[in-house]
Amino acid sequence: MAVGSGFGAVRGCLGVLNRAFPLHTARSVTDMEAALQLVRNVVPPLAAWQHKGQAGRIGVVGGCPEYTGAPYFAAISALKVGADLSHVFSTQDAAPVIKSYSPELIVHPVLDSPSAVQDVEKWLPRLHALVVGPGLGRDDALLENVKGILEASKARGIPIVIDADGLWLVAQQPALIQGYQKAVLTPNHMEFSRLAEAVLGDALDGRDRCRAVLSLSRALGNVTVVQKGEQDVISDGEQVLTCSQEGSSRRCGGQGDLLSGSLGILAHWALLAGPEKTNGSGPLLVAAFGACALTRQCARQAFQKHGRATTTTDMITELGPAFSRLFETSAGADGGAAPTGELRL
Ligand SMILES: NC(=O)C1=CN([C@@H]2O[C@H](COP(=O)(O)OP(=O)(O)OC[C@H]3O[C@@H](n4cnc5c(N)ncnc54)[C@H](O)[C@@H]3O)[C@@H](O)[C@H]2O)[C@@H](O)CC1
Ligand SMILES: Nc1ncnc2c1ncn2[C@@H]1O[C@H](COP(=O)(O)OP(=O)(O)OP(=O)(O)O)[C@@H](O)[C@H]1O
Ligand SMILES: [Mg+2]
Repeated sequence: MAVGSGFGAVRGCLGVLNRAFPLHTARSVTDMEAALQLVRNVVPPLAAWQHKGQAGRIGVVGGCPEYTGAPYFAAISALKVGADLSHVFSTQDAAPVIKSYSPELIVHPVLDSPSAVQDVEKWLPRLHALVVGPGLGRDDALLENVKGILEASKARGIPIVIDADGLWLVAQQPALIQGYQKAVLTPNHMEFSRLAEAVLGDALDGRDRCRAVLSLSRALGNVTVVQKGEQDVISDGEQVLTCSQEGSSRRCGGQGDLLSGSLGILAHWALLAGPEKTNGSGPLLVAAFGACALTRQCARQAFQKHGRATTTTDMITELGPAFSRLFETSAGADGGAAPTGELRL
């Protein structure tokens, strides 16, 4: 089936799987249920043989005096999706504030220290994925430290989700993640324009979003890009997915942080599961689709209860029920399911 009208025809993730992309070699995966099933395939079972940490240890790099909510939202979301441990690396001032929101987070007050890179680096062997940027701010000294953390994480092959002010840094220096295929960028409208301007010399405003996201991903050397919006558009430079799971019309701050934290743990699970579980689609593409669908489902459920008063905290309360609804089929919810070898350390 030709997509003569471009991806304008791709609505609601409903439709035909793997349609040929006419101008590029990319394919469009648009079947919602099929995409959700790929996510289910990578979710590890809950089983008695697992030890603490095995389901995932995530680090969030962010949190400064202005923004303490964003790193909290990201880190608690990773935990509530199923990570066992969630760390936050923030500035010294922000750390006690973030700790006060939750006893479940491990908060390191290191980001503005002269030894920030070494302080974070020593934790990297114990982390399965990093989420860089929520509530980071744009202070030059902090960003310089984050540059070093990114380099150290890349050298270890750690999956990195880059969001918010992490994307500000990448827009200044795209070479930081150029060609690093374990990176996922999660720009909102504004962040996408800045990145496209920096990388392609054109903000691509008003262009076909699927083509724009595909172009940015390719220009960055197949880094996965998630452009959030009325529909979320996701590409790894090979395929394009759109996610229009029903969400809500509330646009309160923090929803993107919920998405990036959820994506941190899903990215780890998807890479661990490998491409055989994702039917040939890129594991990070599938993880990103999962995080988008989950965020939107949380928004929908929270809005049904709270309407106009909905805030991100209400969405976080919905993470468990929304996850079950989308991803835990009767087979997946079976705690006694046989362990898969890949999940053992
Ligand atoms: N409670 C908190 O601590 C929160 C902190 N946040 C942090 O705040 C910092 C700045 O993040 P911003 O997202 O404001 O980034 P920017 O400073 O790049 O601002 C983005 C701007 O784009 C606008 N925008 C968004 N979608 C748009 C669209 N479709 N069309 C036109 N304009 C659009 C927004 O209103 C915002 O003013 C980051 O560190 C971020 O993580 C946010 O995550 C929100 C919650
Ligand atoms: N117009 C919209 N309709 C429905 N859902 C939307 C819309 N815009 C964004 N979303 C959803 O909201 C979530 C967050 O996207 P948003 O663009 O608000 O991120 P953000 O600006 O980075 O948020 P944050 O305030 O956390 O920084 C995503 O899951 C996205 O799908
Ligand atoms: Mg954001």
